[in-house]
This record gives sequence, C-alpha cells and structure tokens, in this order.
Amino acid sequence: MALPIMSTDNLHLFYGKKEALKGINLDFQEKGITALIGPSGCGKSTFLRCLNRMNDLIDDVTITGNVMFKNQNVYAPDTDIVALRKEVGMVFQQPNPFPFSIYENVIYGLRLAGVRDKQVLDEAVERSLRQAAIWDEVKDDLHKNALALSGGQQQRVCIARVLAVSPEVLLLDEPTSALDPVSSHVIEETLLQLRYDYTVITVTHNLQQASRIADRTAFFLQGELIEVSDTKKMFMDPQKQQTQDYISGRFG
Ligand SMILES: Nc1ncnc2c1ncn2[C@@H]1O[C@H](COP(=O)(O)OP(=O)(O)OP(=O)(O)O)[C@@H](O)[C@H]1O
Repeated sequence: MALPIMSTDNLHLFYGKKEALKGINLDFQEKGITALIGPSGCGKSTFLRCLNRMNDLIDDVTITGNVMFKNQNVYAPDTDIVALRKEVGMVFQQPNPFPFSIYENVIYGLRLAGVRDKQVLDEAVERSLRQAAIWDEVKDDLHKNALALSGGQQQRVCIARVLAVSPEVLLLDEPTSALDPVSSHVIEETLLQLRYDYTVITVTHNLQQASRIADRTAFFLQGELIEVSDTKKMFMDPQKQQTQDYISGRFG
C-alpha cells in the first residue's frame, strides 16, 4: 500500500491532567473520505484538531507521540504552522464566514499569502466556488456580504475559502450539524465530489451520514480508537463489541 498522506503514531493528548486521547495510531491514505464517529466527548474533535495543530491555541494542552503529514513531523519545533494549515485546511461546525463579500472570503488566504494578480484571484474564486458546489448560486452576487447567505450556502463558501489555497487534506468538524436536512444533503454531495481530489477527514455524530459518504470509518470511545475499517464492513460486520453496541444504538 502507498505511504499514507497523514498518520498518527501513539498520539496522546492531555487537557491539564485529563487524558483525552490515549495513544491513537491511525493512517490516512490519499483521497477519499474518512469519517470519525463515536459518542459525545470521546475525543473525535480533539483528534481532528491535532492533525493541523489547532489544539496549540488551547492553554494547558500536552501532546505526545507523532503526527506525520507526508514526510513532515507536524509537531517538530520548526514546523511552519501557517503553511501546515494551508495544506491541511479546516472547516468548522458553525459556518464562520468573515463579514466581507463572498469574493473576499474566498480569496482571504491568497491575499494573506500576498497574491495580488486579479486574474489569479478571479480564477481561484471561480474554481473554489465550483468545487464547493456553490458557483451557480452566487456567481452574480460575488460582492454581496457572505453573511447574507443561508447557513448551508455560508458553509459552502467556508469550504471554498479553504479550497482556494489548494490544500491536500480537508478536515471538517461536524460540518452539517448546524444545518437543515436539505443543506446537509448538498454538503454531503459536495464532499462526495471533493473526495476525488482531496483527502477528506470528517467528524460526524450522524451514523447515517458516515455510512452514506465515508469510504472508511474510525470509531472512537473514551479517547481510544476502537476500530477502523472500510465503512461498509464497519456497519455490516463490526469486529468489536463496543462498535456493534454503538452502531446499533445501545449507547451514545
Ligand atoms: N478545551 C478543552 N479543555 C478541557 N477539556 C476539553 C477541551 N476540549 C475538549 N475537552 C474534553 O476532552 C474530551 C474530548 O472532547 P472532544 O470535544 O474531542 O470530544 P468529541 O468526541 O468531539 O465530542 P462532541 O461529539 O461532543 O463534540 C471531553 O471529555 C471534553 O470535555
């Protein structure tokens, strides 16, 4: 099998004295969608945030073990965190566009990187909005404030904002849980297209969503990775009793 694009090796994370991740070993092959599932508080979001060092922003966090992105040790002291977050981008649960135009939202990262060429910016806007499956809805309103869009449209603009800087990995933390079913469906369809070009890792509470969109599913429980496998196998033939109990609704 090819080298994974991301992997964690014996990853532990403590919030103060509380151990939230207890030695996670998980590999992600390039492209496709991996869903991280498990009951509330099991460490899914904490794990996701470790992959692009978002936990660095939280006080009193201790992390041991390794996270590798390609050949780079994500936690090496000389890691360029801005560059890492460009390669490993993140979309949050609540759509969080900036209070600017749709166009300015999408090019935000490119502007920060010093890109000035209007043609380059225009092309990036169109490409990213198309990939986020919202171009047709907003192409005549690019200078409208992004906050005037619906929640589902805002979330797709947020996805476009991440895609504009050409990441390789897209992390999503419950990207549809704040959205209505129709908007959630549109985001799911969008992710199903993005899986061909990006390595998509998404946290979800919604087991039906994991089974609809994920190629692979990882089940977490109380800070441990209990089982990871092909999604169909996970849902049809789980290998661990805890997985079976969780997916059959016996807890969580
Ligand atoms: N900033 C923080 N400070 C202290 N403890 C935290 C912090 N963030 C999370 N925790 C704790 O770490 C554990 C894992 O939380 P995490 O948010 O990763 O779980 P989760 O599986 O994503 O949960 P949910 O599905 O409810 O979002 C929980 O016990 C939580 O209370």
